[in-house]
Amino acid sequence: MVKKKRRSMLYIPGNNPAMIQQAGVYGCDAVLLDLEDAVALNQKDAARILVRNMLKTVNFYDTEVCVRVNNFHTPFGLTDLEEIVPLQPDNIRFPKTETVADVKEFMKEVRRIEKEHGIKNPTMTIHVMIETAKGVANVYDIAAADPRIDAITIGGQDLTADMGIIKTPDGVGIDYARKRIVMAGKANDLDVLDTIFADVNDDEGLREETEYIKKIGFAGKALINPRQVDVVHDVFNPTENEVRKAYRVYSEFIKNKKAGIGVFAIDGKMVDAPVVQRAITVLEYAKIDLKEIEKNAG
Ligand SMILES: CC(C)(COP(=O)(O)OP(=O)(O)OC[C@H]1O[C@@H](n2cnc3c(N)ncnc32)[C@H](O)[C@@H]1OP(=O)(O)O)[C@@H](O)C(=O)NCCC(=O)NCCSC(=O)C[C@@](O)(CC(=O)O)C(=O)O
Ligand SMILES: [Mg+2]
Repeated sequence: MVKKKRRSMLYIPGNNPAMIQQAGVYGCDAVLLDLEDAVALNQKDAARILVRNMLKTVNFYDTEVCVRVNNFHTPFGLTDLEEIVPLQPDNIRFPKTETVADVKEFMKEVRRIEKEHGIKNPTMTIHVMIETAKGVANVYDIAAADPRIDAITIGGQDLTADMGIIKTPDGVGIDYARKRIVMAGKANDLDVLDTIFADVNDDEGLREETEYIKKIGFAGKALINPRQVDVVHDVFNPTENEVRKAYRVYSEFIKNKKAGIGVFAIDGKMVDAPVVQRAITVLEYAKIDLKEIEKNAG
């Protein structure tokens, strides 16, 4: 089985039936059906009902489906959970997480609702969003707060607002937070996902930002418009040359392992465990099944 990547997660406002209906055909890896900031206060109930009904009826094909609920410090958070948890979307995204206590309170309700609905082996995972200075300060503990958390993400719009700064195209104001969140996520084996890029007409800016966040360790990015999907995939997809090299490294690794050799050279360059691990990551993004390489390596 090839591990599924989340290069692109497209936000869709939860009160827009036409957009949700199309969710499975945009070509993104995941959709984020939003009950939070994309939805006006007087639309919250309508959005919740719509998303609940769409989860029951829409064919999302192989697109991962995540629902972003409202925070518990709003009048909507608990009702969102009561309606959405029983339907077990692939994941629930918990915004503006600031403390371990927030996660514990949230997960207590999730587990209570699952129990009440007789859901014995829940598959739904949790994405925590870090969007305030307090959340950034506590991120190492938050990332480790519950085993069902499988991704952590930064909300750059809210974070800059909380910090009282302008969000500039070079991202300098959120750079420390991005890197701290990456380390907290990696330390707990989580997917680390980046914030949105707000200018849907600036492909070059989107490309530059995506190249940067890929370099510092993010696994993918949230998007707000289907026109952003191709640029982000193009950045995250390895080049043909990278795939060829990774294939060769992994294949040689399997052959050497069988001969009891842990470190070897390809074209004069040392290959050891970290080099193999990086090759595996490239092959995962290229959706190449490692089992096939293992078989071919004899
Ligand atoms: C930005 C814009 C208004 C531009 O409108 P435009 O009209 O110029 O778009 P066009 O390109 O002309 O649309 C062409 C065709 O695509 C369709 N289409 C457009 N967008 C689509 C879409 N998202 N999903 C499906 N379909 C879509 C459209 O319906 C049309 O279809 P059709 O008529 O059939 O041709 C529009 O995209 C939009 O509303 N985006 C979603 C915004 C949103 O969700 N915000 C909340 C999440 S962020 C946040 O909360 C901050 C955060 O929390 C986040 C974090 O970082 O994680 C933090 O703190 O940072
Ligand atoms: Mg936000």
